[in-house]
Amino acid sequence: MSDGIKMNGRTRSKRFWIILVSVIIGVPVFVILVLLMVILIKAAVISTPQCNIGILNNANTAGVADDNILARAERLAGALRIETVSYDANNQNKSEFVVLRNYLETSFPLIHASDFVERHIVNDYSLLYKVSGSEPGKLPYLLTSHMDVVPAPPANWKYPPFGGNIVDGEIWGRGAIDDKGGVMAIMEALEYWLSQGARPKRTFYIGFGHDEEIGGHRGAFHIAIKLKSLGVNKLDFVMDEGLFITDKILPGVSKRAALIGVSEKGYLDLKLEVTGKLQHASYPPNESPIGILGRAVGKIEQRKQPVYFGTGPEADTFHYVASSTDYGIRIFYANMWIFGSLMASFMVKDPLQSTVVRTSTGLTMFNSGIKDNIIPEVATALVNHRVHPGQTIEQVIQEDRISISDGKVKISVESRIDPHPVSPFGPDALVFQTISTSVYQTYDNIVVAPCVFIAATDTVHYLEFSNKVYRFFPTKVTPDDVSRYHGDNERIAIEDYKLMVDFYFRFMQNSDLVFDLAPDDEQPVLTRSQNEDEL
Ligand SMILES: CCCCCCCC/C=C\CCCCCCCC(=O)N[C@@H](Cc1ccccc1)C(=O)O
Ligand SMILES: [Zn+2]
Ligand SMILES: [Zn+2]
Repeated sequence: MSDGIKMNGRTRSKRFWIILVSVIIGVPVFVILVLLMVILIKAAVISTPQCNIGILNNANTAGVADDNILARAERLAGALRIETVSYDANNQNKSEFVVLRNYLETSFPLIHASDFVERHIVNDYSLLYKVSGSEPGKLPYLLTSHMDVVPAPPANWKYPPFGGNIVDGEIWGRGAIDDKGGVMAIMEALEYWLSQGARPKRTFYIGFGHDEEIGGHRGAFHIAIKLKSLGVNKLDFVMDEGLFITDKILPGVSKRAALIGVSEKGYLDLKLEVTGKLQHASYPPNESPIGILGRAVGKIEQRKQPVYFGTGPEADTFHYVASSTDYGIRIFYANMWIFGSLMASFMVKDPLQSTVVRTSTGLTMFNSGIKDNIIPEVATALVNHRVHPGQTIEQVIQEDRISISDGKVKISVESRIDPHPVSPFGPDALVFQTISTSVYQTYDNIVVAPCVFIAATDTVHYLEFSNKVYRFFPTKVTPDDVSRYHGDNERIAIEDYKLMVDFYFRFMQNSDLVFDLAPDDEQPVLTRSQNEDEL
């Protein structure tokens, strides 16, 4: 007891204190060391999940021959000269869709003359092609793109938006990447396949809507109805425009990354409305509808929606690309479980990356006022949210209410689409791997990853046909190109366009290659008379 310490009436030995201090310091240090080791090991061993489907791993599918690149570029340029513009819901250049339809007919003679390809004209302007495979029994699939384009005010274009110019190896024009490039590349791939004397084993459909840019209600919506009238109630999968091959967009990723849209953010238009009293501007109220509404929209733009990073497939995006980064960055990408919040806090600073992290808030319309000396009675604004798959539309509205915190602002829903379900991806996901394999066969120095598509596509009209819906536009898009979507100087390099055609050609062949693994078709077999339509 001589070396004991008396404390609170109790005696502790020196050894006890040494042990206690060691435990207090040692345990956290030990935990930190273990954590550090786990973090470093995870970063060292992480790899892109590989394809488990043997037949795809051994696939050696050919691309299109190179000798027709310029003719293909010319054909795309010709399509870009046709002004299939969707201005708004009730204003489209309708006659131009007929010009484009005829142009497709003359540009792709083998498709239009084939015994096993039927073309249906849907709701006057959209197109649905049925390519009947030689072997029945498997669910068909749908490849889709859209023929309409957004308006293109020419002031800042280097070459006219509907000029279809080919300059310095690039094909210029509205629609080059959104989405006539997709329409023409799919047709080129099929035409080339037919020119080889081939007939696919598997039946598939090609759908070209004529109003995607204004919601697809007259195009894709009616293509879906047409499919049903043809007896197609289920599709194996749908592939539409969407994400692309990013080049220098994902921070720290040394390779190009082909991002496959396995889900799509929801769509929510909210109308905010403030009503007051119409009165003379010389004796204004303390708060006018415009002032109240201005403050409200300012608040929701500033506070923003909460971060939902890690609750959707965007976390997997980083898992897939992690092994294509330097070790320093890989430490973060491979350890989202611990660095997710930190990464999100960096990502929200970049407007593009921010879109995958949270529900976006776009203030798109603000209307009020009738005369310069009248305080208006009503002010309205439209807020366009793209809803993160981890959040519900009700939660988004609730967050806006909290941001605004003003009972004078009435909120109503103008239109809403829930975030799309997540389609299968991973080593055993047959369709995801068929897309991936086609990418790897076509592009060098590339990594394929799942991602959430941040905008809207026609796929909303096809969701009921399949739980395998993918959004991928198979060409390279740099940060500069991103601003050309719906912006000025839209264009695609001839070499990139050629690779797009290669991709679709391989994708069609690979979809045939996995014929035996594809799900069985349980749909009723139609008689010829049920199936007849104009060719
Ligand atoms: C860390 C990960 C980074 C991921 C980067 C992702 C970069 C994505 C960048 C750009 C995306 C371009 C979007 C192209 C959108 C084309 C589709 C489109 O415009 N759709 C319209 C459809 C629509 C919907 C409702 C009414 C009218 C039209 C849209 O979404 O507004
Ligand atoms: Zn588009
Ligand atoms: Zn678009």
